[in-house]
Amino acid sequence: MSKIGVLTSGGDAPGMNVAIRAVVKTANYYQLDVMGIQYGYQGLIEGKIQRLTSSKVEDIADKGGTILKTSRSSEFMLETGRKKAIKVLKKFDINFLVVIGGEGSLKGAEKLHELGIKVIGIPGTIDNDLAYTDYSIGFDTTLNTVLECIGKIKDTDFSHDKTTIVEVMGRYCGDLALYSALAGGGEIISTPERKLDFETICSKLHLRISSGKHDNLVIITERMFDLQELQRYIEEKLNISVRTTVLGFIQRGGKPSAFDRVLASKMGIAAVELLIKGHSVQTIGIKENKIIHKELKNVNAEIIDKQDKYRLLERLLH
Ligand SMILES: Nc1ncnc2c1ncn2[C@@H]1O[C@H](COP(=O)(O)OP(=O)(O)O)[C@@H](O)[C@H]1O
Ligand SMILES: O=P(O)(O)OC[C@H]1O[C@](O)(COP(=O)(O)O)[C@@H](O)[C@@H]1O
Ligand SMILES: [Mg+2]
Repeated sequence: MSKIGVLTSGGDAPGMNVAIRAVVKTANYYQLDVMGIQYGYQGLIEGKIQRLTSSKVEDIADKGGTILKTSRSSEFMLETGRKKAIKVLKKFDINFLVVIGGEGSLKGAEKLHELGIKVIGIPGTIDNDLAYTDYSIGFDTTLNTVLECIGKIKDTDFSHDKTTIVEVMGRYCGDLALYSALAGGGEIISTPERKLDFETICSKLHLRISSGKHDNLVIITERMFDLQELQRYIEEKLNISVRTTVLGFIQRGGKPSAFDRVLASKMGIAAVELLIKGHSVQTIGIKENKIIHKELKNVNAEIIDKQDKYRLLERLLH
């Protein structure tokens, strides 16, 4: 077996470093060398590759971000870019590749397989937008960060009888908002899966205010509304003052949670062991608490209607 390459791609996610560590440690356990590819697919095209030794990954488990750095590469979207990437992989004698990233990154991995490289994907994205797996690495940490921020905002909402709109990330997936609300972090939520219009948000707020609840937190998934417009609409309609907080990049960094660390370790080990067994074009996941693998072609950032969870929310938010 030649060397194993590993890269992180797309948005950084807490726990990516733990996955890198697990890949290196497991490969070394089986007497295989690992090459670390920097800056995702763009770094691969540019040959930014160095040997990753065990000592380089020894103390990275509690660090957010990715020691390999990451990027979004438009050049890799083109076949010419991918052919350049293949040439580089051959030059460095890398026939096996572990890709840690979200939906786009995993789609990219599938394309490299078509060009003759054995690839295994590991889901690393805070968005949790991959339908084939219950969790992606980074989601749990980000959820905890969101809840911590929301808790602070709620203290002020309570003290001042205020209404706040909080925008969380997720691209086109409402999981960060949904799980935050399930964890008691918000009273009204609007997600791509369950979109509320301005009027409905106002009538829910009105109901709460009329029943004497003057502090209200509305969680909205990014990219759904013009938040300034929503804020103005609520202010005019209900004659209250509203604040809007966009959590932004605060959500992506930080120490990975214990859950993400254990998940990333399990996934990193599984990825290398699959490669060793001769598998390719697979991606690792977790379903009902079991590590699984699926063909990369099953990867889609589709909107799944998590009806069971929204049903629970109805019991909580009224
Ligand atoms: N359909 C695709 N084919 C080939 N490469 C892709 C494809 N989609 C995305 N990629 C590569 O993966 C990178 C990361 O994808 P992106 O969707 O931005 O983030 P993530 O993987 O975190 O969801 C892109 O910048 C691009 O280089
Ligand atoms: O950092 P950028 O390029 O502005 O992208 C923002 C997007 O990245 C994310 O933080 C993470 O998305 P990915 O994991 O798919 O890269 C999304 O929640 C957000 O929409
Ligand atoms: Mg993504």
